[in-house]
Amino acid sequence: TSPCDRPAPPTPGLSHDKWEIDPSELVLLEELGAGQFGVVRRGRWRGRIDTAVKMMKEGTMSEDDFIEEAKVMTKLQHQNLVQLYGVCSKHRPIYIVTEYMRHGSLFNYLRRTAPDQLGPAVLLDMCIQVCKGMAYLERHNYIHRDLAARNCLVGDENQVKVADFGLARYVLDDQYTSSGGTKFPIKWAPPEVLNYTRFSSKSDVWAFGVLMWEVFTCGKVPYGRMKNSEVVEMVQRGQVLEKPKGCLNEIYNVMRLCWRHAPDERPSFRLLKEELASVAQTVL
Ligand SMILES: CN(C)c1ccc2c(c1)CCN(c1cccc(-c3cc(Nc4ccc(C(=O)N5CCOCC5)cn4)c(=O)n(C)c3)c1CO)C2=O
Repeated sequence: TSPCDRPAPPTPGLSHDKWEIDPSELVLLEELGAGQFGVVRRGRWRGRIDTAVKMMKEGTMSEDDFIEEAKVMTKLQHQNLVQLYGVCSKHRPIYIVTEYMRHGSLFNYLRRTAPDQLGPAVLLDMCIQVCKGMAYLERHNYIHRDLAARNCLVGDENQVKVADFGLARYVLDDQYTSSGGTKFPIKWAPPEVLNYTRFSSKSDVWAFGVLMWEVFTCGKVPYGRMKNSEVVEMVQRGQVLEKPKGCLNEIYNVMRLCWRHAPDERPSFRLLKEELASVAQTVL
């Protein structure tokens, strides 16, 4: 037989999938909390790398589809995205192993940090960091689908990174995935998502506007105690969140751009990055 007929021998070192992590290289430590897919623990990888390990609760995720997608996600690398290191998919439950962020979710960090530590310059810088991570995803035609302060994480020196991008597609809980469900993030959704669940980078931009409002209110809940049905009504009528107390007009105006009714009238994250940088230079 000619050499072309024989299968090529595996390239040494690349033979096993590089997104597959060997669980024997992981030491599991304390619990960090629980998310859509179950418990998440801090872990140590290869003796020195701090990680967070999601342990997939059975029946919470469409696992095979996710494992396929993980190959793409490990390639998304940016200093404002929580890095996916890989998966342990040879056993059940499967593990999702990511970079570790010491201060937990941005939502909790805003609520628990003293206000004097969170001046307008710090708050604006946090928004700019999220915007940079989202501009990277936008460039790669990657939609988050659940951008909110609860899905961003904080590291040392007020470093902020976007987490769990794209995972919404693999949640099996209908209460979360259908816009009528009790767990659907109504308060971060634009009209076209409320009416047609039409997700795009422009629906991520709407959610980014709500995230900016969360940041400049230091972790208030958008629309307070309003019921989801009342928020849907209000958003469809074209009413938006009011200016947070003490928030500069120039900053509130950027939020308003994100809440334009028509998706194509909202700025891209690329443009928002320029907009926020110029606000930071002129008013802060
Ligand atoms: C479908 N979507 C949008 C999903 C799917 C899964 C999840 C989420 C959304 C978001 C929530 N979530 C989840 C659940 C549990 C943990 C993590 C989670 C928590 C981390 N870090 C920390 C660090 C400290 C603390 C802490 O306890 N404190 C208290 C004392 O002061 C310091 C902070 C908590 N988390 C972390 O680094 N990662 C990567 C993930 C995450 C984030 O990943 C998920 O697992």
